[in-house]
Amino acid sequence: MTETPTSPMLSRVHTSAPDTDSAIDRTIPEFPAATPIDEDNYFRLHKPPPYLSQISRDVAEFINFHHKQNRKVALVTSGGTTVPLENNTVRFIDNFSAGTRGATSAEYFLENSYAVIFLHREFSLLPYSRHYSHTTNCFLDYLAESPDGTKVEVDDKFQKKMLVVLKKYRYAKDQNLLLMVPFTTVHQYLFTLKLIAQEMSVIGYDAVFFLAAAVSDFFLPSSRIPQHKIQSKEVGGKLVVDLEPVPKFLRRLVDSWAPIAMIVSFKLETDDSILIDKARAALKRYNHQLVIGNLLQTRKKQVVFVTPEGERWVKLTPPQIKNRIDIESILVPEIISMHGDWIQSRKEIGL
Ligand SMILES: CC(C)(COP(=O)(O)O)[C@@H](O)C(=O)NCCC(=O)N[C@@H](CSSC[C@H](N)C(=O)O)C(=O)O
Repeated sequence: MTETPTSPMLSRVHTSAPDTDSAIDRTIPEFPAATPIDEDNYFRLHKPPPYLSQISRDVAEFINFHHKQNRKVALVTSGGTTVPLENNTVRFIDNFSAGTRGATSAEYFLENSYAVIFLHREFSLLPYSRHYSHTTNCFLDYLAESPDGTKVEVDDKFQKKMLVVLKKYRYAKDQNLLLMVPFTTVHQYLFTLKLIAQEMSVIGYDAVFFLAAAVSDFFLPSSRIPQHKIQSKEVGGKLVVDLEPVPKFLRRLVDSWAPIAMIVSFKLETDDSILIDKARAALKRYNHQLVIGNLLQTRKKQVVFVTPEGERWVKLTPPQIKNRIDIESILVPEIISMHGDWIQSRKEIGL
């Protein structure tokens, strides 16, 4: 029986404090503004986050533990990436995401016997605790005083549901099925995603990438980011921000970091008239297996699966909406079924 390692469920690293020693480094050449940023250029011209070796050890231990048990592994990314405007970050550009899609989907992968690496925006919603997170319902509202007023208890009306969630949480933790890896900035996200993808290559087609994180499309290169809080008088009272496009990392993920894993990306739009075309364009551009299109306004009720064969809507029915069914309880099993087909197709071509 493989000994369950002691790698922590909650990460030992923290990402929301700025890494201020990558201050204005004038030795870094200006990004070639005119030409498209080369993905390798990005990783070559930027220093990796200082904690990356710690994450590498945790991820390698986690993957080896599950590989020995022939368990499938899902990398679920969740939450929005930030683009700091100062190294001692006071201002930053954020991408919207509460983390619900990722945290909820991670639970359904776990319930379907996958191990999950949860690459998430630090302090965004997490699997299991999302049900009681302070950002939706204050956890104190689930508690009550004991009759003699000396102890805290879970309010009777929440006991049944909370017990179900607690058992699932405890099982995932005790069986080392969930590894939490945080990010805050797009820089941290890209370096960590690349690292995990390369570590996951050992499990090949038994890996699925579920890219629900809301990733910045533009960033401020290290060579141009000021060390301290921008003073309005220094900029004549006006802040003009000159951002560079973020490398199209999805292409690198499909072509080189995880060439035989199944890759699912999300396309987020707010205009329904362009959603399917944009999702199709992403699938054609990156040549991965599935793009799930969703509109910000209706993302909890409907999504559209876009594959090379065509598109298919997944919509909650009114009774399902009324009963607060998670759309992820439908879309994750569908992805798992597609992953089974994917594995079969890889085996048939001798991979
Ligand atoms: C963020 C939401 C909407 C979930 O919301 P919460 O439940 O509140 O967390 C998620 O479903 C989603 O669409 N995530 C993906 C959003 C996103 O940024 N998608 C990118 C594609 S992945 S980023 C890829 C990069 N731009 C590239 O082209 O390489 C896009 O639409 O362009």
